Amino acid sequence: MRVEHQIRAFEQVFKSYDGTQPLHRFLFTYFKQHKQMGSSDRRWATRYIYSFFRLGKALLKEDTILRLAISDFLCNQTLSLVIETKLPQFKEQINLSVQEKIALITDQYPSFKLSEVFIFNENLSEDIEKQDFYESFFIQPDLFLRVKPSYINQLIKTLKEAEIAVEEISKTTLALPNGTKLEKIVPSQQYYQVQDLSSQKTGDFFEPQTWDYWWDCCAASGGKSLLLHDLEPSVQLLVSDVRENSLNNLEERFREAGLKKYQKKVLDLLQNNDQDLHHYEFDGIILDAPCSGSGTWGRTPEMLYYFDAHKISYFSKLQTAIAGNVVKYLKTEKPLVYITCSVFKQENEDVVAWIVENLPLQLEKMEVIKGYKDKADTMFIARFIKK
Ligand SMILES: C[S@@+](CC[C@H](N)C(=O)[O-])C[C@H]1O[C@@H](n2cnc3c(N)ncnc32)[C@H](O)[C@@H]1O
Repeated sequence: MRVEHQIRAFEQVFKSYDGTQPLHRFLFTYFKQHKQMGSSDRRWATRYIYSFFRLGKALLKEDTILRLAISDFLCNQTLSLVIETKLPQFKEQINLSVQEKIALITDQYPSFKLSEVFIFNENLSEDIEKQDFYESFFIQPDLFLRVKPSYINQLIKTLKEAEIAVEEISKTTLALPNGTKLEKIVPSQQYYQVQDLSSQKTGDFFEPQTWDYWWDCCAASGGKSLLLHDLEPSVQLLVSDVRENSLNNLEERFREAGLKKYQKKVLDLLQNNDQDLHHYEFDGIILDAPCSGSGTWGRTPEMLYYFDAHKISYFSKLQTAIAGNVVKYLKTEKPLVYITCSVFKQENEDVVAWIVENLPLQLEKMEVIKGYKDKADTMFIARFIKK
C-alpha cells in the first residue's frame, strides 16, 4: 500500500509540473499548497522527481514508473520502495558504482542509451568527454565554498562539529554535501562564499594588476567580482547588470565580505550605453554571459527533460551582441574574459570564433572547465587581449 501512495504522490507532482519554473521553486509552492503531505511524503516525492529527471529522455518508450525505478536505482546508494517493488532483482546491487549500475541496466534493457540522457549531443563543446559527462548526471553535484585561507581550519572544525561531511579540496576550497543548511551553522559570510568549484577556477584567467580598473559587466550577485577582489584587493570595480534585483543582492554580499569601494550601474548591454559610459576605459572586463546554463544541469536535471534546443542560438546571439557592445570600453592590450556555464559549442567556441573575426580582440587562451569530473558545474572560459 505504502509504495502505491508514494507512486501516486510522484505522479501528481510530475503531472502538475511543466518545466516553466525551476523545479525547486515549484516544489516549494506545491508542498505549501498540499499541506496534507507529511515531511516523509515530501522527502520521497522530492527524491523521486529529481531522480526521474536525471534519466533525461532515456527509455522514453518504457512505462513511467519503471523509468522512475531505473533512474532512482542509478542515482542513489540507498533503496526505495519503488526500487524494491519494480526492480527487486537489483536490490543487492544498490551500492555499486554508477558505471556498474549502467552496465546492469543496459544488459537488462538493451534499448537503454546513455546518450539519450542528454539528447543535445550534437551541440556539445569539442573537449567534453561524452561518456563521463552523461554519467555525471546520475551523481548529485557538491556544494562548494571559497574560504579565506586564514579561516579554513576554523570552518572545517565548525562543520565537523555539526557532523557535516566536509572535504578539503585546497587551501581555499571546501566541498560539502549538496543541501547542507549552511546558514544555520555559519550564518556570516564574512570569511567564505558559496561558489562552485569551476566558477572558482575562472579566477586563474583574470590576472589583474595592482590598481587596475575592471568592469564586471554581467555581475548578477557578484560572485566573479568577489573572486577578483580577493585576487587583487586594490582593483577598482564597476559592476553592472540588467537586473536591478541582482545588484541589490550583490550589495548585501559585498557588505558582508567587506568589499566597499565599487561603483554599480543598471545597464542593458544590448543597448547603446555611451551616455552612461562614454568616458570609461577599463584595464579588464569580465563578461560572464547570460547562457543556457547547460553546464549546471546536474543541479537542475529537469532541464534535461524540458530544455528546447532552439534556445541555444538565442543565447549565442545575445552573447555576441553583448561582446560587441562592451569591447569599446576596454583599453588596448588589456584583457576581456568571456565566461559561460554552458557545454554548448554554439555558446562557447563558436562565440570565440565570432569575436576573433569581428572584434579587435585576439584570443590568448580558452578552456572547458570540466566540472563533470569533480561533482561540480562545467564552464567555459576564454581570455582575449584588445588589439
Ligand atoms: C551568468 S549570470 C552572471 C553571474 C555572475 N557573474 C556571478 O558570478 O554570480 C549572467 C547575468 O547576465 C545578465 N544579463 C542578461 N542579459 C543582459 C543584458 N542584456 N545586459 C546586461 N546584463 C544582462 C543577467 O541578468 C545575469 O545576471
